[in-house]
Amino acid sequence: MSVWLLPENIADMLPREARVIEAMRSSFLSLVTSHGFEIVRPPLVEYVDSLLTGTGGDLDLRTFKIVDQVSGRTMGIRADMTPQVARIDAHILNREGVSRLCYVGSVLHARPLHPMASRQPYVAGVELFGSTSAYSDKEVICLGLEALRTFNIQNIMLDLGHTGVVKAILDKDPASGSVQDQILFALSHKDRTSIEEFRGVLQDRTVDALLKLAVMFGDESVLDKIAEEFSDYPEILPILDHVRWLGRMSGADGVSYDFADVHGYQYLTGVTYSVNIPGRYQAVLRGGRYDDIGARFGRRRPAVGFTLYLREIVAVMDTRRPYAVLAPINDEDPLLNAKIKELRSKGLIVVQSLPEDSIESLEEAYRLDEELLFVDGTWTVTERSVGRRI
Ligand SMILES: N[C@@H](Cc1c[nH]c[nH+]1)C(=O)O
Repeated sequence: MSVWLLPENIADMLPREARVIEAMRSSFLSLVTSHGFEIVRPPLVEYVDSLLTGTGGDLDLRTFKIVDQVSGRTMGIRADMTPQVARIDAHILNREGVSRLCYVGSVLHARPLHPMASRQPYVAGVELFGSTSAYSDKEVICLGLEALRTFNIQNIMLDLGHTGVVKAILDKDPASGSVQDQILFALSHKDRTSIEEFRGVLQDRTVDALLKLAVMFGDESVLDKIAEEFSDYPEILPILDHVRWLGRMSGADGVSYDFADVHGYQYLTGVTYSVNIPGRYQAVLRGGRYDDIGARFGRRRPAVGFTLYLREIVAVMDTRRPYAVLAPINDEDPLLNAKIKELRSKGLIVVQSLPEDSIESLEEAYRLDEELLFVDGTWTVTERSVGRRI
């Protein structure tokens, strides 16, 4: 095996991807900081005790574990930044009231989210702590969609759900506690056969409700059908009203509701949402409300946030080579150097060609349609005659 081969689902970020990711990182940060979100940079590794406390078994399985040679304790490489940011809010900043935090960085997955997905996603997200208001859900969802629009993603279809619907059904059945994870798994895969197998363990009414819920998804009209079909679970009604309102306020081009598939990690406790785009297997945006994550640390803070998977988004973006102007090198020519400086300050890429440069290699990186020529006593950007030697 070649020594330079990389592990499965791990890949270099080559110039085109890295360039676009960097542009996305900075436009994301300028958008969310303009909404009052402060940047934090949690560490790559932490003791698993703090990294995974309050999260579900799914995140545990996805986390790479290593032994810390200094303390002998087990550390985890972050698979998700949300719990880290929640730790910062609850125990480091320790603020009263609302705090708005944002982040960008790499996470590492022991198992990919999808067979085709990278095991080193590059993520960007926001987390809003300290508010249970419906407006905080709305603020975060709208901001997530606005971020996608700044990346030129058109026709955004939002998937909305809420963990409270399944919870209302399961809470009424004392036997559900021990099989909850299996039920959630079967539900999210719309696996009616596996749900049916719980008959006998769970009450018939619970199994019937779950079977019904598994096939009830779609546009806003499904909310009325659920309200009708689940009339013996009245606690569902305010949840349906809340997600209906969120769907309408979100500004998405289309909204689909599904309460069987909670779109994200198991720590979510309220509204859940995700955005998928055609041609990608994994959601490009995932998020929701997770009010309980800090409870086991002794500080429960209401929380809501979203995470964008930037490498998934780059895959559908226009990554064409940028324009660049070709220029000669001449240290003795102040006019030339002043002109180059001026062009660069306007945001243009100016490449000064070295003797070893080859036009073919340069053109792999840039669209070199123009060059800087000395015409009538001034350095002028001129159309480059194709094939001209440097
Ligand atoms: N970090 C979660 C999404 C999320 C952010 N905040 C709440 N949930 C994920 O990657 O799926």
